[in-house]
Amino acid sequence: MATTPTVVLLPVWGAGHLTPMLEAGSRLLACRGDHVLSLTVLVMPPPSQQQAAEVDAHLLREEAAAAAGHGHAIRFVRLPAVDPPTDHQGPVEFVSRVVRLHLPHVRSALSGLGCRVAAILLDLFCTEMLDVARDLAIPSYIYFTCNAAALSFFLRLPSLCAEVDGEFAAMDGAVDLPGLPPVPSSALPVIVMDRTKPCCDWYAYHGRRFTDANGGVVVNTAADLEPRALAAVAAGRCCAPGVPPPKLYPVGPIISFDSSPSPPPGDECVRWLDAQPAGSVVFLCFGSGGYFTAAQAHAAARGLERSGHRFLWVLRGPPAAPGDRRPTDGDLDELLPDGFLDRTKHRGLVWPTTAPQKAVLAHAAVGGFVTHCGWNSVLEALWHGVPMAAWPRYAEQHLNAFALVADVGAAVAMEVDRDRDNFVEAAELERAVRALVGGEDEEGRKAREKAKEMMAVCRRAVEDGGSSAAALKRLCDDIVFNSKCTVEVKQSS
Ligand SMILES: O=c1ccn([C@@H]2O[C@H](COP(=O)(O)OP(=O)(O)O[C@H]3O[C@H](CO)[C@@H](O)[C@H](O)[C@H]3O)[C@@H](O)[C@H]2O)c(=O)[nH]1
Repeated sequence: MATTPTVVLLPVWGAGHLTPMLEAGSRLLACRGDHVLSLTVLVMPPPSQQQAAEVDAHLLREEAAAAAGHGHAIRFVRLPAVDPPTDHQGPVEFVSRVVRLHLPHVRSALSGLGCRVAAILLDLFCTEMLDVARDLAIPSYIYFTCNAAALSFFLRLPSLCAEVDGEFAAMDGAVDLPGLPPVPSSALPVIVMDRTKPCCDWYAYHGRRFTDANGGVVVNTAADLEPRALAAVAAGRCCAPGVPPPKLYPVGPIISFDSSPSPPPGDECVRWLDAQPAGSVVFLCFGSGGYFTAAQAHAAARGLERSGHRFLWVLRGPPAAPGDRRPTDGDLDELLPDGFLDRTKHRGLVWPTTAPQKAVLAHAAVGGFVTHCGWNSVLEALWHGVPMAAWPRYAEQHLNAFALVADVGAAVAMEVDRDRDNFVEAAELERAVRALVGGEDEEGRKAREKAKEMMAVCRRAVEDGGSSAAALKRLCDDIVFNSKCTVEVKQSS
């Protein structure tokens, strides 16, 4: 058996989960520098062809970098394909059930690695794997790709479900989420709003199980970015009575920057920005699952046009098939009002496919970001000090939007109609865009100030001596220490 113990990562395949987890793994190894640990990534084949192609491209880049001697030794172990469930009622149920199908594959992969497993880091939707880790005596950690506010919610949800009869939307008053100002039910994640669907139960299940990770929970946030939510979680105020809080490692922002010398796909967006004045452009982009119907795209186009401001708009179309969540490349003729592109061509660019978001947010021409509030997007914006307008669409994003506005303060709120698939009217987008880059609006001014302040907070956290750098080092030391105490993983028959 090889002597170098390995840290195993088990990410799910979505871009918002896979990329930050791989980056966290690389940074974990880099912070020791003495090659005392190696990295193994167990890859669950993504259920759709499009996602499989994206994941493959990503892994190939990582493998090429490892082969070229950049970074540390990473081994990718591809797990066998499974037949994904077709009778699911939502994404969280779907992902969780696919993960369940992989339980035997993960067990045999861990047993067959041929080296000691120092720790396993599990995506937040992989909590069922905690049983496998326990059986094999492997120290386990949850890698939480969302923020501390969402962690507070996940941990609180099991008791909330017991306290509230019926739908959360029908509740009188706000929800007490420790570490946050009182949360209106309209800011709870869309996923839990229909309690007759299994997604709410799955969320509660994962939240309940986080405390079973005997190593703790690694969170992609920074101590000074969400101090109140982190303190509430650490103090055990979110868990059910008698349940000890998880040990926390706030190691963020973990952002993976493309270090490839060749320009990223979609580089034309960045070149278009080169020709725009500093701080003048509003960037609109909605994550890996955000798409527009024609009605919504028409309203947004009217809002952008009336704002009079410059914009770079990533406009994706609805998924190709019912039940599919992946946006398609936007058919601009179908989605946009007649003549819109022509009328705005001197000040706007509509981009119909994935854009190089990190490079865009880093560009001096960008003065504001209309975002779905996916946590990676938020961290990328804060890293560059870009103020946001919060337009949540799916997953836990409504809670992120609330926390960003009411707690962090780096975003202006937007009126989003949850009953109409998070529709935003033209006038509302126009107002938000003017607030972000217009200069006059008080809410916009505060968001700009806070975004700059949080940029400094985020950068300081990951520098040598910063709180996140220290948490990462602590995590690494704890893994090394624990690995010396664990028994060798037995080869299963
Ligand atoms: O045109 C695009 C669109 C996205 N991205 C990148 O894709 C990632 C998107 O991540 P995120 O902003 O977190 O959004 P989602 O893909 O929607 O992420 C999922 O995972 C996140 C972390 O768990 C959650 O916060 C989200 O709500 C959930 O939907 C970011 O790195 C973006 O830079 C691009 O580069 N170009």
